Amino acid sequence: MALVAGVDSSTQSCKVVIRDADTGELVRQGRAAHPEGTEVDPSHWWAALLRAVDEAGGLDDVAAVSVAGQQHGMVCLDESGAVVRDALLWNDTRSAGAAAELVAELGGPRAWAEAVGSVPVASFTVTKLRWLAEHEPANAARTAAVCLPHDWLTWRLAGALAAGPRAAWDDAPPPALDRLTTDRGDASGTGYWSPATGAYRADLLKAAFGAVPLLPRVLGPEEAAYAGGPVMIAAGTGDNMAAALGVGAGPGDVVVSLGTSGTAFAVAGTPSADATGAVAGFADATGRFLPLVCTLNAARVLDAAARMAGVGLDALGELALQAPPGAGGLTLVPYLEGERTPNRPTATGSLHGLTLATSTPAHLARAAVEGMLCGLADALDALGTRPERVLLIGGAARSEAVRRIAPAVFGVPVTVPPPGEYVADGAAFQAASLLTSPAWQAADTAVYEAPPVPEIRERYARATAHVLD
Ligand SMILES: Nc1ncnc2c1ncn2[C@@H]1O[C@H](COP(=O)(O)OP(=O)(O)O)[C@@H](O)[C@H]1O
Ligand SMILES: O=C(CO)[C@@H](O)[C@H](O)COP(=O)(O)O
Repeated sequence: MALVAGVDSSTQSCKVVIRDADTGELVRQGRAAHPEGTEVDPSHWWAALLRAVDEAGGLDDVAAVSVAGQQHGMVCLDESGAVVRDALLWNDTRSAGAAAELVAELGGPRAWAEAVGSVPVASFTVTKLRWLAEHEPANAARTAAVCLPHDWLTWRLAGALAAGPRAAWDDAPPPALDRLTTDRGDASGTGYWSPATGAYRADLLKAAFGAVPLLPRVLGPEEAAYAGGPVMIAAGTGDNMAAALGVGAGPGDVVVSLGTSGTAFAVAGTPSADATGAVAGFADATGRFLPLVCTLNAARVLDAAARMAGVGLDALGELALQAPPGAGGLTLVPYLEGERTPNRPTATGSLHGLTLATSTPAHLARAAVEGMLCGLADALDALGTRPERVLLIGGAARSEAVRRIAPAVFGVPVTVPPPGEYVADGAAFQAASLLTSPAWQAADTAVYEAPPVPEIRERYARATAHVLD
């Protein structure tokens, strides 16, 4: 029995699953937390990956591994391979002004959508590089290579595996800079790689950053990043692309993921170019495309509401189900970290419709769940497809209240696979594909239905016009 490992290095934590390459059976798993914040020293990701791998029983008996990671994060390396500054993450909005500058300089949103499939907002790596050039010129000048979180971890892992046993991994030197690799999926979130042509747009990077640092080689879906040792390393990919693999998303499916970010995405056969900027025209991890809408505010909205109500997440869910659909008119606009879709980087959250009757923990809990889901309902609309199935995954999909309220807000039934680590599973599937033609059985799903309550979204749409920046 060959084993494979999948890693999900996402915003809040690192998760590792070890599965049977042929059957997909889960054999072992581990996880470790990441630090808070929107800028993070990548060494914390490496330390968390090692802790999660150790908790999962190590990689000694594993034949292939793949790393999926949070998209877009800017990891700058100097000539020696050292990290130049803390990585700026996808949810760091300081480059919103740089994004607006870049859009104007190229001639508007349509020019960007046509060039790279997406209109850059603060999340995109290219805007972070412009911010660096403007605000930290010494760090920009030291930057010899730029890569993404999954690229950096893949490269560190290659160095560790080359160093030998686990005891030698912690500080194992990484390979040379020119051994950095990425994949189509993650490259498509940089803003300087085109999913339509499959090539870097060095001209756009030069215009944004003033120079063209070394960029990772973009691997094809079934290419290995590192082979030759006892453990092969697959290309890896962005976390949403891995989730699509992990749930076995196919044509007709839309996946809604409720992690730190809220995302809605579909597998497509052709590249997309949405000049409104709502839909990012990403590539996927299979050679196809992954149009995706992303909000900055999902699972953490529930964390915040639980804090405000002074209860845990389970109790928050129970409270939410005690209040009536629509929360008696109480409406939460959950722009707690600013917002990306719509592009409101400096917005804050707001609570509307308070009355004596709705001033209860139960109404607050319901309004938090409904507000989070309204952002995703807008995302589903923006995708513009009529899905045959809406699959609900991510940390907040563990909440029974979320699963039961989602169909009322979305206006369609929602299909929920069992709670699991679908990003790590997708990475493990990619690793297995280096060894065999895996045909893992899809997990059993539960379908949640509820009568649509259109007033929830109508009130939410009115409320979003009245938030403070
Ligand atoms: N039972 C639950 N109810 C609601 N939210 C939950 C539950 N379990 C986990 N979460 C939330 O899920 C989030 C983490 O989800 P995850 O998909 O792992 O995030 P990420 O991939 O962005 O790191 C946390 O904010 C956590 O509070
Ligand atoms: O920026 C995006 C997608 O464009 C985010 O979806 C990140 O990829 C982070 O994902 P999570 O940590 O929320 O899974």
